Amino acid sequence: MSEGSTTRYRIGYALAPKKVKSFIQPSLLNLAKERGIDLFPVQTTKPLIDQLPFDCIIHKSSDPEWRNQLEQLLMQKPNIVVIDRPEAIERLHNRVTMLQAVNQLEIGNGFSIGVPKQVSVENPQSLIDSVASSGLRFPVIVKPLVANGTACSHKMSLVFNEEGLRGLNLSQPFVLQEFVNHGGVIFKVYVAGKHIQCVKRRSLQDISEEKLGISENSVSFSQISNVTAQDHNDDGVEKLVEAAELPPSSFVTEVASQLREALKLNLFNFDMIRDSRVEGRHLVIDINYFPGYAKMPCYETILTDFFLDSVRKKPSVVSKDC
Ligand SMILES: Nc1ncnc2c1ncn2[C@@H]1O[C@H](COP(=O)(O)OP(=O)(O)OP(=O)(O)O)[C@@H](O)[C@H]1O
Ligand SMILES: O=P(O)(O)O[C@H]1[C@H](OP(=O)(O)O)[C@@H](OP(=O)(O)O)[C@@H](O)[C@@H](O)[C@@H]1OP(=O)(O)O
Ligand SMILES: [Mg+2]
Ligand SMILES: [Mg+2]
Repeated sequence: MSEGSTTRYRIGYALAPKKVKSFIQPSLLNLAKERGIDLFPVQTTKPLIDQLPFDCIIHKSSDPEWRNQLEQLLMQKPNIVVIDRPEAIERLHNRVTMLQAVNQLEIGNGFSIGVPKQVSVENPQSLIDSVASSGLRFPVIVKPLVANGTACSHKMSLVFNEEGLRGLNLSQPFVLQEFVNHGGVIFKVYVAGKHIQCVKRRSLQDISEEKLGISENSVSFSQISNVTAQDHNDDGVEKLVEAAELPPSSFVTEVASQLREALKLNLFNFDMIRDSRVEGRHLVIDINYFPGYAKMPCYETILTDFFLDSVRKKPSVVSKDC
């Protein structure tokens, strides 16, 4: 907020209680307030139009009624900044469509970006044939096709061989994604508009050819890279994460900026791994809408800067002090 300006902005948030608890912390409310932004909870059960005025609305709600409300509002009040458009968010709710934009990115200077080889399987009965016909190589990770925020959507299996596939009890469509050795650390890149921050997180460990031959058939796991979902007693992995080198920030920024443009989204993070097979090659394995920003160092400043960017970019709003 420029010195002496008395303009105040109203931002409404429509978030699940768990998200309000983790994201709308007093430290964020206070810093935003100091800089001219007042954050208000939106009642998703009451007509949105009756809760105006808002300069901007941020949301992460899978309630179908909420989506209708939002679409109504967008038609009646095109000036209100909605972060982000439901149709753009929808793309991230499917583990095939979420990654499609990655292959369109144009990255140079000795770096390249892609996605692991993967195939979606609608009918579990055709599982073995799908692997054979797609040329996928073991190990593979079996991920629910739908990534809609439920606990189920994070339940995965690392499968070492065909026996492991046969042993799975699959009842929903899923994606078989090739496991790629990447040094046991993932790079989680948080994006809030033009603000980007890359952090390191624990990951599945590399799998040698020898291990492939003697391991169990499959291993189940869930949210292995999410610090809030993991304990910290495995020092070995922590040391590996600490020792890992972040990719150059110019590369990370370029990928994040192009991805933001391609996805037409402002609030997301993506998981990127270094492809141990090819120097300079990185793979995007997951993209998440409105992730756990509060785990980011200085999240209050980053998000407040983003909020100000967003409301100031609105079609001209006459400042009260002019
Ligand atoms: N293709 C892959 N190759 C190697 N490791 C992978 C691959 N896909 C996933 N992983 C590992 O499994 C973890 C979970 O995968 P993914 O991020 O797709 O799941 P998620 O449930 O969407 O996670 P999040 O909590 O980030 O939303 C990754 O953080 C990484 O450690
Ligand atoms: O809240 P958390 O800190 O666990 O944030 C996680 C977030 O949970 P929440 O949005 O329901 O809170 C997850 O959302 P859904 O996919 O389940 O919708 C997903 O975005 C994870 O990637 C986030 O973890 P992070 O990527 O930041 O490590
Ligand atoms: Mg992930
Ligand atoms: Mg995810």
